[in-house]
Amino acid sequence: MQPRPRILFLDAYDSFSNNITSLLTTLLDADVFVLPIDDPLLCEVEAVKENQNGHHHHNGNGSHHQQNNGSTTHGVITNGATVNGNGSVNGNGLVNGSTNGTVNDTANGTLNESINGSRPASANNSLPINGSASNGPLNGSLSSKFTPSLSRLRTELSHYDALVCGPGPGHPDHDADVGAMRLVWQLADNDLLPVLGVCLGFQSLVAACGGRVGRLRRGLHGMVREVVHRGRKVTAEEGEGDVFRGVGRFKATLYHSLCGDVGQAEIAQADWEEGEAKWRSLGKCPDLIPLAWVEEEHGEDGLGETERILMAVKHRTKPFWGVQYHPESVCTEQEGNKVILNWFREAQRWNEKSGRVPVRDGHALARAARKPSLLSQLVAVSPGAQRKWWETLGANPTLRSLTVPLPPGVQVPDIVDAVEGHSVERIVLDSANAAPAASRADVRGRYSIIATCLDEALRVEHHVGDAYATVTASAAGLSDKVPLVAYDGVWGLVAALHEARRVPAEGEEDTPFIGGFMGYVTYEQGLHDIGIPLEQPRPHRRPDVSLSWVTKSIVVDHLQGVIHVQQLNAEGEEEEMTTDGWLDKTASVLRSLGGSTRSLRDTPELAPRKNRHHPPRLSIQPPKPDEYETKVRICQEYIAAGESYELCLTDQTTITRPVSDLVLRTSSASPPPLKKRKQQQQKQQDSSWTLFKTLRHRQPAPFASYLRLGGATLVSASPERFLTYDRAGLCSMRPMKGTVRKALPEVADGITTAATLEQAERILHVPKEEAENLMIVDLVRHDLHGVCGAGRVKVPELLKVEEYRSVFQMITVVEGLLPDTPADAVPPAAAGAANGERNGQNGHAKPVGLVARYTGLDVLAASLPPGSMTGAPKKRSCEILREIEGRNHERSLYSGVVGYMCATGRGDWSVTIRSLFRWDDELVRVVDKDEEGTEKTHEVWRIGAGGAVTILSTPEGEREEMFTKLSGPLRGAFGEGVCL
Ligand SMILES: C=C(O[C@@H]1C=C(C(=O)O)C=C[C@H]1O)C(=O)O
Ligand SMILES: NC(=O)CC[C@H](N)C(=O)O
Repeated sequence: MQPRPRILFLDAYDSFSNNITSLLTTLLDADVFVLPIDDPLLCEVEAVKENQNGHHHHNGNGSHHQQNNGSTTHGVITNGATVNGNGSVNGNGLVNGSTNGTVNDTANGTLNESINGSRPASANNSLPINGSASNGPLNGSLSSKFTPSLSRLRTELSHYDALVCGPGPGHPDHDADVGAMRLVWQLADNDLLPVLGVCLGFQSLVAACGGRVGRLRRGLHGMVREVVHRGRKVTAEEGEGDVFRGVGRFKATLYHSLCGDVGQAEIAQADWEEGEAKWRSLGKCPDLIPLAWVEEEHGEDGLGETERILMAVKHRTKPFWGVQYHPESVCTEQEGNKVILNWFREAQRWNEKSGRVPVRDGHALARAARKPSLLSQLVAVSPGAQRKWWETLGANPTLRSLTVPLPPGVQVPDIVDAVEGHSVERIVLDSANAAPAASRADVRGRYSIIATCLDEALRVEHHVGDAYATVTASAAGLSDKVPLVAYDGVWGLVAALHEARRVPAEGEEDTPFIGGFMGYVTYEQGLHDIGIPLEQPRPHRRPDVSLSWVTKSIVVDHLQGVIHVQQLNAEGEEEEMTTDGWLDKTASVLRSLGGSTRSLRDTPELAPRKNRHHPPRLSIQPPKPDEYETKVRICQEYIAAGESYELCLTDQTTITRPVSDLVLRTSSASPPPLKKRKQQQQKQQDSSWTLFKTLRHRQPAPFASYLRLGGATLVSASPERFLTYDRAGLCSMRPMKGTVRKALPEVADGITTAATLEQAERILHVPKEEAENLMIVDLVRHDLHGVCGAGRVKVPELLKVEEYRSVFQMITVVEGLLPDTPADAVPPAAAGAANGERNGQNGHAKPVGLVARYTGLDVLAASLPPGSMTGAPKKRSCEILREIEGRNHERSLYSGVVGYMCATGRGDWSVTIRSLFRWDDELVRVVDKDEEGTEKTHEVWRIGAGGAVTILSTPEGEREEMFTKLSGPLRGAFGEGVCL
């Protein structure tokens, strides 16, 4: 029997690589292995030394080598004089900037970063708008010290039947962008093997054969075009090696700014039209035979000139092929798969003819296309070590729950006030738009989840830059720093803690959450996870991951009109539970809520005006419109240079006002005594909790949330689901891209708005918006493929327009099925007594042999930061955005995620957007002009907003979009009267 063919994929840090390996695996029935273009093990020994301990570390993200990114410098373009990180608070008369020494070390540098302070020394002072075609001002170099070794590459290649050189950001003339790819074309005849170059890989082949790689007139990212080829007309004789032979017409997705120039502009128009000339090699590149083109019309009505874009080539004598389009994109038509099949048939034929047999034994460097599971990593590192308190505390829990009716008119905040009135720390995940009147059924949330008794919960916190995580049980007075090496990072620790407390699924549940982790993850944790180092030292000690293992929770089912009160009891804790009585007490408090009209009285809009406090004076610093537009242009310049396909540019607005909440320490705060809390709570007319109640009422969103955890406070009206997964391992992501403001009567400023869903659909179903969305869809497919594996990702819903309170949004649903779905999805244990009380006796025997099991956490850990907030390709785009948004600027909670992972394995996470956040350690001293120069301490709220910039964006349009997104949470929380 023939062994399964093996293909090596050289990964150039694209965000679509896993889609390509999936396509190759399923289509060619081959085993596909992945090696980054700058893998340290491909380097000469000197370079490998830099890789600290020399061990070959895959962070599992498919394309990121954490050790080898020490000198990641990009984009020296910047206009230092006009682009600073943020509007500066100092610019405002009310805020004199005399910041309190201990608290002004903000993460974001807004308060104290000078305009030029954070620019790289090499920054030049002019915009690179007129950068030359290939060697513009962007010398994107991943690692300048990297030297791939031809002999090492040769040895590695000997193991495979064929090689695919992947797409990626940058330019084929930049060594660091193509890494080892560049050496492939120089292989001696004896070492040759069949190669397919895709996009950047294709351009690298063109460049190696004498072609020039210049810029397209306008980049074509996420654009779908007809690929012109000879297909069925090709005769057997002339078509030898023509991988388009027998292929019908098809359209393909393009992702490029650069294009191969083999001299096609010199072909006379008549010869071009006549047809034969475009299939012949040209004097400039005698070795390359063109196989396909895209003919791009420019100018109105197609009357302008046609741009001849080379789409595919084969080498005249060597087994090299290349395609410029992306065969793996969700929008490349199926017919295009035949090209890949043809290529592989040609490849195998070439191997046969030349007697080449891949070496089947020996050690290859590349890894499998799918990353190993978090849990499998654990077992490898800590076999049967001594158990620590945080490993056993609350392990193997048992669920008890009561269900009570949801009294009519009672809202989520009423429940929180009744049950958690005196708690300082809170997590409330609120389907604020659950009422039928608040939204259309397709976007309505069903459940709300409230964490209670957070001081009893086990908490995991991690600050990027630390080699440990802090595990705390504050009520029990326990706290430990857990070194993360043994867990392969914070996600391994979280997976281990979850695994020890896992409750076997009971089949169809009527609650999404019975207890488990709840909390947030910052954008910076995501940057770390994809191998982007943060500037060190960071100016704060705030946690980037803060998750609490919640054992006492309340789930509101808005559809069924019931409330589940649930408690997870640790092994042997049942006795104590009866004395604690939390379950019964809480249920009776909730029952007594019925009949009360408090929620109506508490609704800010209905509260009599005179009873309201005078709103505290706000000082608002929005981004400067012209600076934002400049940043959009810089983004577009990077895109035109081939460095990115789409960049989600964002900025932050700061709002300062007198301190309203009780201030907590940044991490692991133990709440103040109850008496003090009660006093505080009473004073808090304008507390963050009130801001949340106001915002949820004005901007009812399916993923609203309120978090007060450690020193972080988040008030969110997010409409965007990041990731959900069920107990059967079905993962679903819902990237949102394409935004149009709803026409409100008071808005008459000439901005594109839509009043109805139909109008919004017309506005959003245009090439620019669809491309924006499609690019993120392909990126999200890549993230899911990296965990779920080949052939396990689908797109059930593409480019759907949805209606929210103040905007319309275009969304796509991408689904993936986890490998090795839980082996313990066993029949339900005793499923509950009468009267709505369930008492799941899940037993204590943990199934064994599940070490390789994947969970939703694997997907979460592999997919941050959310692709809809970065652009594509993710890593390079994040690096560029850091240059533009400010190297020391942290997006922080904004662009991160908030959500939960239930003890049974189900989870749901939203993207933190349309929200405001505050850190307790960020305070400013302000001179109050009205009160004769008295100094006051103000808290600082931040609202992030932005949007995806593509080559088709306009600076004004992007600026408008950013302000539209900003005004939702700003006015929603602080009042309609707030002006920018
Ligand atoms: C960047 C934001 O939103 C993101 C960008 C969107 C877009 O470009 O259309 C839409 C939703 C979000 O993924 C924001 O709200 O600040
Ligand atoms: N998708 C790609 O490989 C892009 C290649 C190159 N960076 C370009 O923009 O043209």
